[in-house]
Amino acid sequence: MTSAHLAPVPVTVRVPGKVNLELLVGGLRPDGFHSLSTVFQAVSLHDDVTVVEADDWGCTVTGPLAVGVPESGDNLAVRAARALARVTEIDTAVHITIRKGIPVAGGMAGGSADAAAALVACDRLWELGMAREELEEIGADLGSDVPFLVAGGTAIGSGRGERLAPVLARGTFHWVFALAEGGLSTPTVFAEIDRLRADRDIPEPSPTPELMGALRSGDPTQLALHLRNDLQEAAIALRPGLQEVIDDGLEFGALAGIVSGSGPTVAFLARDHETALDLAVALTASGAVRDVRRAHGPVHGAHVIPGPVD
Ligand SMILES: C[C@@](CO)(OP(=O)(O)O)[C@H](O)COP(=O)(O)OP(=O)(O)OC[C@H]1O[C@@H](n2ccc(N)nc2=O)[C@H](O)[C@@H]1O
Ligand SMILES: Nc1ncnc2c1ncn2[C@@H]1O[C@H](COP(=O)(O)OP(=O)(O)O)[C@@H](O)[C@H]1O
Repeated sequence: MTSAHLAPVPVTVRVPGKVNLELLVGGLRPDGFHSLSTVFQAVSLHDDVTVVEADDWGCTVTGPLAVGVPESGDNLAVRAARALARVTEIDTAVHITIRKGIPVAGGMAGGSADAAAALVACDRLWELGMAREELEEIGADLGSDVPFLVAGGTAIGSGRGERLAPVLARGTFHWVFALAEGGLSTPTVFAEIDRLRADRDIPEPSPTPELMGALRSGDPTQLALHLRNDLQEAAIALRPGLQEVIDDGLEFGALAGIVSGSGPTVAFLARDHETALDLAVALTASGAVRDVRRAHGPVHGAHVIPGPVD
């Protein structure tokens, strides 16, 4: 066992949420996961995760979106920090404070984001100097989305989503996210898609060239034509009101509307910053959604910042 050389001050890491621009779901594998081909984009809704040396492992979750997030050892950030300590034989504990800006159980990978942030923060706190790829490997054991939240940007995820390859994406895309009342459980949504397509042939998924072309062009009208989420049908079957939210957003000028990951957040792609503002105002005024957030992407993955910013 080694004793950590502790940095004297807390370390804060900012981590983004994600939207799946394409989420193609293949068959159920023997390990209980589905083979996936997805294109992730990191977006500027973020959590701030602060780690500080402590006598015991612990966690505090703050902010209006904190409801439903465990403050126990089940929190994915605590599990990630403990996993890193175990692998590197660090014999010390940390207290983790999470300020949630990513909707919980919303299909935007908030829990995975906090795990990614805890890995990057503890790497700095404990002065480990680990390579990003090493942190991604540890993160993959905690959740299929965790490696992407370490990496950020725009990337293809294959395997169960944890194997990453970079994607060339030009420009910045403007998003409006419609938050729902209550979350959806990821395993339930995958089980629902299996049920819905029990009689269908499921091809082995791979990224579509049209989407890659749209990302290279940087043109949101092109990207809008090629957004696709195989889980959307299941999310809508479980939450029929989501179709109405998508229809409302399209009526209010969105280029496209898609369920984010396993839902129930709906992601709208806007033409530009101004149209995104108008869309956010119209969706808020309609009263059809719990809350609305604007964001842009791609943005960086988990990275150290000077301190929590209010
Ligand atoms: C659907 C996606 C799309 O990016 O994200 P979310 O919408 O949840 O954020 C991911 O595939 C979710 O990734 P993540 O949230 O990390 O899930 P994991 O902890 O790895 O898995 C939770 C459960 O989801 C199901 N699962 C997940 C990934 C996968 N490729 N096949 C699956 O069937 C399994 O039932 C698994 O037990
Ligand atoms: N740090 C965390 N932030 C959010 N949820 C967490 C966290 N740790 C554990 N969880 C649990 O994970 C579940 C899924 O949360 P989240 O990752 O936000 O959703 P999704 O898989 O839809 O992206 C939550 O309902 C919560 O019980």
